[in-house]
Amino acid sequence: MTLLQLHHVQRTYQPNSTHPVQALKDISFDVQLGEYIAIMGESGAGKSTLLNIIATLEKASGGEVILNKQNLSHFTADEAARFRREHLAFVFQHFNLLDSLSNRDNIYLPLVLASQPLKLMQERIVPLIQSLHIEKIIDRYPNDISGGQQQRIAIARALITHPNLILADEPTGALDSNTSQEILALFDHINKKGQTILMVTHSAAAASHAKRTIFIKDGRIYHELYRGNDSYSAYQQKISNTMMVMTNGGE
Ligand SMILES: Nc1ncnc2c1ncn2[C@@H]1O[C@H](COP(=O)(O)OP(=O)(O)OP(=O)(O)O)[C@@H](O)[C@H]1O
Repeated sequence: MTLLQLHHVQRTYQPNSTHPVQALKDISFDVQLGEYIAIMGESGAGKSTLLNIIATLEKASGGEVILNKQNLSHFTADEAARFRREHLAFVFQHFNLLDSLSNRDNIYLPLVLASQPLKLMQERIVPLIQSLHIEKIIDRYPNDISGGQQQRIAIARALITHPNLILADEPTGALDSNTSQEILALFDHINKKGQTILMVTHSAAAASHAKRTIFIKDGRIYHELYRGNDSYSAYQQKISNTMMVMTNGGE
């Protein structure tokens, strides 16, 4: 089943100025339910712009984005905020946890903001505590735990809403390589259980965990790679090679 469709998406910043910036020129792709996709590209290629449009934080200047059968271009700001709360979840490079709340309350927060009952939060957190191995830190505070542990809490906060789609922006960017591997293994695990994930990353090692990598260059799709039956390391090498050719101006 198709979860997300992008048809000829364009985004131009400062369209009426003498120097409009065409951040996205023509992007089309579909995301099936249960897919795990990495978006890669050089700095300035348009990755954040693309993520922000899918996240309903920005509107496309042209084309269509259809998520869960709803056309995001037609939303008012209030409708977009509601849609975000109900359908999307975010995992960021710098975790974005609230230091004044316990880890447990950070995880509850999206359901608190959606006015859900405490009973539902208590029910939903139980399997997350177990599968994310956060038993020992659940009643501590973000400042008292490591970066990898903070990212586990942030992943639990994303999962507790049962989102249609997790949007991850460089989720291992602030972590050392061992901790990154642990977090990537967690993403593998939640994807195997059916969670759809779209992740922007500069890291070929991170992208090698996704089933498909979409490469963006100058606001257009440059190439796509599927992992298929490749090992993580063989696929990582293919991703690095594609990045190298793309960066060196290959067509
Ligand atoms: N608000 C804005 N106003 C004007 N130009 C912008 C704005 N946001 C982004 N751009 C421009 O749009 C282009 C794409 O930027 P974007 O941030 O999407 O790239 P990126 O691939 O995410 O880069 P990075 O990897 O460095 O985060 C760049 O040329 C950038 O300078």
